[in-house]
Amino acid sequence: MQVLKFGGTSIGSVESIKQVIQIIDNYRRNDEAKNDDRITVVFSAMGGVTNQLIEIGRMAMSGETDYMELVRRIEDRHFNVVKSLIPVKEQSKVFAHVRGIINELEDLLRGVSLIRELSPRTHDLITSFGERLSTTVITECIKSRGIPAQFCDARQLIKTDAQFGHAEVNYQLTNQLIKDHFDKNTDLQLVTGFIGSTVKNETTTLGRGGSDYTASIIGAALNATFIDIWTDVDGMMTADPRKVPNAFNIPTITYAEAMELSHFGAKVIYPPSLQPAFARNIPIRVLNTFNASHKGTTVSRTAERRQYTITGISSIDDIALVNVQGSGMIGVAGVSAKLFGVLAAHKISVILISQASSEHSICFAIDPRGAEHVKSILDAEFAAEIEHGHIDNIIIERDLSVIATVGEGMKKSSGIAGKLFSVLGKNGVNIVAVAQGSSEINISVVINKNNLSKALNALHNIFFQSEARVLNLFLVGTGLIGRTLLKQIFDQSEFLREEKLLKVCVVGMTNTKKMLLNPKGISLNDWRERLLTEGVTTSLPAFVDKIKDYNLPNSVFIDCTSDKDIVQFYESLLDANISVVTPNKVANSGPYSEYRRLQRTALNRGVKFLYETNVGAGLPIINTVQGLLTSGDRFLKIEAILSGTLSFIFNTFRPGSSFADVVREAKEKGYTEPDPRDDLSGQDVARKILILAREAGFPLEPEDITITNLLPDSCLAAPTVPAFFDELERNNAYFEKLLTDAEANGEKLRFVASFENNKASIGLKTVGVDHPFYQLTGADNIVSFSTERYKDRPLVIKGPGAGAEVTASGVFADVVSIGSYLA
Ligand SMILES: NC(=O)c1ccc[n+]([C@@H]2O[C@H](COP(=O)([O-])OP(=O)(O)OC[C@H]3O[C@@H](n4cnc5c(N)ncnc54)[C@H](O)[C@@H]3O)[C@@H](O)[C@H]2O)c1
Ligand SMILES: N[C@@H](CCO)C(=O)O
Ligand code: NA
Repeated sequence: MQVLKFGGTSIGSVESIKQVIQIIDNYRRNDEAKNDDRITVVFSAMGGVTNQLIEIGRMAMSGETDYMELVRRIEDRHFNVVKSLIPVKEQSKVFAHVRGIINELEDLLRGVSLIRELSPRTHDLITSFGERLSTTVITECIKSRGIPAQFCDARQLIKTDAQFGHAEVNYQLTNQLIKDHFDKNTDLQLVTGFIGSTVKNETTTLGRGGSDYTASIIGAALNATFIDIWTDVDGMMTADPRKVPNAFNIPTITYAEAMELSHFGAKVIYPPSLQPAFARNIPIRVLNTFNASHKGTTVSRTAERRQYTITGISSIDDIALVNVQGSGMIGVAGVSAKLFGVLAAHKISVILISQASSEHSICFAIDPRGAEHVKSILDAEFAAEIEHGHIDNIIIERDLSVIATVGEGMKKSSGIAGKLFSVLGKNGVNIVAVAQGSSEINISVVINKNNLSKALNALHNIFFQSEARVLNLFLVGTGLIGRTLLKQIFDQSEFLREEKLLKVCVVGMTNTKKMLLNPKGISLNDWRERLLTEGVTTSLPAFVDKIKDYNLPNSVFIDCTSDKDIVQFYESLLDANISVVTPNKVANSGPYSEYRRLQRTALNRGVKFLYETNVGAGLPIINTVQGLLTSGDRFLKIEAILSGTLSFIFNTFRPGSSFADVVREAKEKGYTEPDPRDDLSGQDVARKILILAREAGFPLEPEDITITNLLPDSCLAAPTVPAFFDELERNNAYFEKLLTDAEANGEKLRFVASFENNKASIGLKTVGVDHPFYQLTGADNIVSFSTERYKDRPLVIKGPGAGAEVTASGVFADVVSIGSYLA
């Protein structure tokens, strides 16, 4: 025997009922072919009807007469199925049948309306009409197709006590009645779900998950090979797909896991109602009526070997935490008995309990709607203890959620809790309370509700590793570096996803005019048009607010501007557990205290502040310095050429040519700062040597750097960039003289930065042929580090130190390294 059950959505419309009949027919054909198994089918009420019946009952009781209108609607829905799915000549008989059932309901409602009383018993009788109507109509549809089928009223089979609303089944009697019935009746049995009756034949209902329960009871009594629960989703998923878009189907799951997951809000099945089937080890398949070829989820005693240590993540979105604490609880037996005793007496369900071994406090989670009530109960119960100071005031915390990670694979497997807490920590999710059952298949954490989505997604991303980890990027500045970075991300995204399991998602971008945000990721092949057409008016505070509002896991803020104002946002971003990556040197070259504060904030928050491209663009200079310092090396001297622009200029400028043109060329090649005066004035180099010295462990301030200026004052004073170029033209002779003087001595011009004995200086120098900087070409940078370990021969890093591609790739590498860190 196989037992099938179709829920309310599966039989919610004519179209879906057609689909259901098709599915039933497929089973029959398969069974006939195999010639072995029978099937029986349990139905819920048509979607929404049970709730309507409850409302109708309430209206009748309170004397509202328009309940008849709702009864008509229910009747019409069933008539409509008959009209659509049964041949015309057979319809009148079925109409009469349905009418008869509706008449019975109307009589009952008239009674309720007259005496203005609705007992639980009558309530159950009223709600029983939903299943009785749906099953009657579907039975007729199936019979009209020539299939020998029989309507089966479960009230004849399932015998219960008289707890109306959630009746207890008398299994001994019920099992016997079911066996007898199925022995005698060999036609296809179509059974009303949800309802039963007492020995006095009063109608009862089976409570939550009622029709699943019916299927489970019948399946267990007949020792079914399978129970198939047909619903409107592809089985159980690793998480609620409305909250975690990456959630996916779980092919097999154990009863215990299903129980734990469903307790936490996964509404697909309600495992307690499947208990009779569990007890007999009957596998339950959860299948989708609207996607019938999908394999769904099989729930059974053992699950197949899995790829992942956890099976699913689930949550209760809104809970309150009650905290009972006080010195009078330490070592005192009976406090928790008293506490939970009084809660039980008031029928208060406790979702989670946690007590630290100090015994100083017990906290437990409850439905927030009952929080005030619980507080008043406990205040009364512990009045004496509170008065004597043995117990502090009872505190309720609200706006919390519980997340449960569930899986048999967690049993006796270490590192899972570590991973869980670490990923939540790195994402700035504070953990308010924790509970792990000794079954070890559920670790539950209580967190603030506003972090729920972020936490669920971050956990899902880390535990279901074959899925790529997601980095959510927010980019400010779509100039040369910003747009080159976007292009590189676009070109590389497939490789990263396939080979590095990293999904780099640009969620937000802004220039000075417009911002564009899309939590699912902005498509990078046409971002420019989208920013232009779909972008909205922007400002830095508004953009930063959006980032914080989204509260996405693994968020990274990328500043590709040279803006001075933007850096004031870094700290609050880091503080909100958002990593910051930037080629912008402003933040690291201001007061030392600010530089330190950013470093500290990132460290404390467990996020990253990365700026490899602050010095030498993509050349691995900052990382090298950090590596040497952390491994215990000491810096003795740094000597460097740190301006790609100035390198290029002094390698390109020839006597007789225009110096201004060479600077223009450097700008066109993307080497210069947005304002090239920053390069020529030495400002850019000053920032870089300052940053290098700081990275090397020396707390330098900007004013500690001696700058020997290269530019004539008139150039520096030029009010605009074009005016600056004009001034350069006028001063051509000055630059030519610098060059010819050097060349007369067989030397070259080099703008050199050096740091030694706590002092940094920068300025134009001439270097002879035997100087290591003499051979530098193009826009190359060179840095030479003399350290305790690299004393005799310095460590030298050399290569292109400016330009769009190399800089963007350095920024990109920083971003990707955050992906690895978060893994
Ligand atoms: N070009 C290089 O070789 C190189 C190398 C290393 C570091 N950098 C650094 O990279 C950064 C960007 O350089 P670039 O060459 O791309 O300059 P760019 O002028 O081409 O781009 C900067 C962009 O940022 C925008 N912007 C400025 N303030 C903004 C704000 N508040 N909000 C939004 N957008 C804003 C500007 O409109 C411009 O489009 C600079 O800090 C520079 O020092 C550049
Ligand atoms: N303008 C800078 C870019 C690298 O920071 C340079 O010329 O070196
Ligand atoms: Na670098």
